[in-house]
Amino acid sequence: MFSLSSTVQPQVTVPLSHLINAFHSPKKTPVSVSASISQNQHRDVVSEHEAPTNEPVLNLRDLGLSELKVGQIDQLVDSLLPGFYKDKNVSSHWHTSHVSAQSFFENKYGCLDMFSTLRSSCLYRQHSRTLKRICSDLQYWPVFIQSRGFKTLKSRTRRLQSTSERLAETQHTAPSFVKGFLLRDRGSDVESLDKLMKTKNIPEAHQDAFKTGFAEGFLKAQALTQKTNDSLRRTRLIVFILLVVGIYGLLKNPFLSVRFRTTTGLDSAVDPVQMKNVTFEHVKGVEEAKQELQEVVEFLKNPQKFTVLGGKLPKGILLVGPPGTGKTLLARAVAGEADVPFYYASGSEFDEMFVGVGASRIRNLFREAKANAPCVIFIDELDSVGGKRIESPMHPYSRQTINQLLAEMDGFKPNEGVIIIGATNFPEALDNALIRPGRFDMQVTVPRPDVKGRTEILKWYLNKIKFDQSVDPEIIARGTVGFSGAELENLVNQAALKAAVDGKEMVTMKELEFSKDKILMGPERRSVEIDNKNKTITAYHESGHAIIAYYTKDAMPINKATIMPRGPTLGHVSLLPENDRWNETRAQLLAQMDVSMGGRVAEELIFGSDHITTGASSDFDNATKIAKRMVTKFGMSEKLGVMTYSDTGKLSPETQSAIEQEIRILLRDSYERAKHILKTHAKEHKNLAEALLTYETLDAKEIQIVLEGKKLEVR
Ligand SMILES: Nc1ncnc2c1ncn2[C@@H]1O[C@H](COP(=O)(O)OP(=O)(O)OP(=O)(O)O)[C@@H](O)[C@H]1O
Ligand SMILES: [Zn+2]
Repeated sequence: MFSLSSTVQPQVTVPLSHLINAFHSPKKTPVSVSASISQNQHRDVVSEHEAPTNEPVLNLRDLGLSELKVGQIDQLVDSLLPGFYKDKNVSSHWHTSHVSAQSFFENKYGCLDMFSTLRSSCLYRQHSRTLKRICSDLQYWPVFIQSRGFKTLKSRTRRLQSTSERLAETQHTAPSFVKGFLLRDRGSDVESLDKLMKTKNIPEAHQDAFKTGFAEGFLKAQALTQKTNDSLRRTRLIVFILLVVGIYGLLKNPFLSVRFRTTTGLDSAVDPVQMKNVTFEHVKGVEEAKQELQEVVEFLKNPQKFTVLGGKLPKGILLVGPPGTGKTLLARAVAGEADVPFYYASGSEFDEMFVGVGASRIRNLFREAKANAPCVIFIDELDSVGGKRIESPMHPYSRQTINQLLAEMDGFKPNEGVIIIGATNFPEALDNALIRPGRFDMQVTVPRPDVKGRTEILKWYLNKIKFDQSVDPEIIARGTVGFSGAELENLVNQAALKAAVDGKEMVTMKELEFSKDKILMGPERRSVEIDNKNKTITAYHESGHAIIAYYTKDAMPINKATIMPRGPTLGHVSLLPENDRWNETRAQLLAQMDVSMGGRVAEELIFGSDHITTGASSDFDNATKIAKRMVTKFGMSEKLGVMTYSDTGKLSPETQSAIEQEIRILLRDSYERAKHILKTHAKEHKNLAEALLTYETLDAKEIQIVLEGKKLEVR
């Protein structure tokens, strides 16, 4: 009645015809060849009682016979196979083998094998000769029908033999309405479609078109469903991958992981560290601090002893001092001495940009500590968590963190056995609420070590390396005023490295001096090529400083003179105070100024006033500073009297000029004194300069030998 190939795409011919046929009523006389034949083909999906109805089980559409006119095929088959249609039993048998053979061929070659269909059937077995003839007659018909792309659909529909299979299949692939369509009794489907056509009053002529439309819709829906399923699966996969990557990123990214861990409760407090190996023995040069902390150790060892007497020990101890002076070391030693757990936290760890993170970390830390009392909680850089509660865009949640800290400190009794030790370099920056009694109410100062302390620290760290017996830690200690424990440790370490680089077996004074100068003035610049003229100027300049220092009564003793460039300098003379100077006399200050002037005076005397250099600028800076402080701070000027002048910019012009004049006089006098000494000791000056040009560096003893006019031993 209608040509499928003319209404649908050639590739959809096969499945579409199947469907079309499926909608045809079995009772109806075939309206088209393809339709009538395929009715039987669909018996594999229809219920048993319908199976033996009538018509051949061959889909002529599949065989490329769709162009046959109605009735032609019937006539053909009838003439070739008389009584075939009446043979009910045959069809079901051959039909099954037809399906499997065909799907095998199909799977292998991707197209339908019409002849195998015929051959495999009992039709072929019974009437082989007749069939061969038909086949030769049919040669001009299209034999192979490309059916790739529909195998799945076909095989699925064909394989739906048992109800259970149907269920399994349809559950996976077909959308619900298709499932319904496939599972329902085919008879009722057909009936309902017919009914539908009747109720809609679809004229006979349009009924096939209606069915085709229906079938097309069905196929499109199925293709769409398949597509949707695929994309759904893809989306699920992508979502899963994104989820995995997201969680991984969350944990790895420090920025996000903080938030993630704290909000999920994974962010537990720091683990305690047993500090048995660190004791007060390891902390040198801070005797007073150690003494004060000794009672805390006693308390931690035996809290009951203190409670019996009703005494209250501070909950919090604040260690105040410059960086590297051993505050952390002391806190560890407290825990180590008492043999209790030590919880370390740095204030900056609580300084989070997320609301509540810092506070929750404080909570975690205290919860852990309380569960393990007696113990020590050490909060380094306390100022970064306990700074004054100001509204700062840099630390938006600092208020919460510090409030939490205060709450936690109030939250346990003084004798519970938890001691909080905080360390800071800026006690003045701390919030007042934090340093009131009941919180960090005990302050222990940890200052930079004095010469005795430095000697102890140097000895302690020297004992950890191999050093020569000639090493005198005190000399190094004297030359390292203002060094912290950490810097002294570094000095010894650098000396050991230098000795190793130079292939020495032991560390000598030379390496220690070397590393001291390196820390103080920067590394040597051995690669710098300095011409002889400049070297000579430097040698005389430095010798000038050394001569003044040597011949001035109140000047500091000389330690070393060198013309080896280091950092920004071309050479230098180092002086050593015998002791740390707590106070300086007027004579000492003037001597310092004179020594500073020595460099320029030497240049002027030796090379003439036209050849003085810029090398003396830092010397003048130094001398001017001393003179200014003498006049404005120390009350050491007769003219200006015992008065301090802090902000000289706000003073009257007269006073300002008076101060300036006094400074000028002090400097000029100093210059003259230096000139006098150098003129007097011109010979020694020359000898020393030449020795420096020869040896580059001279230590205190060598300088003395040269100045005494003796010959230096050849090194
Ligand atoms: N008095 C000291 N005795 C022995 N070693 C010290 C001393 N002071 C510092 N050190 C050494 O320096 C290292 C650093 O010192 P520490 O961390 O204790 O200083 P800090 O005062 O806590 O510094 P910061 O204020 O920068 O935290 C110590 O581990 C130790 O090796
Ligand atoms: Zn100088």
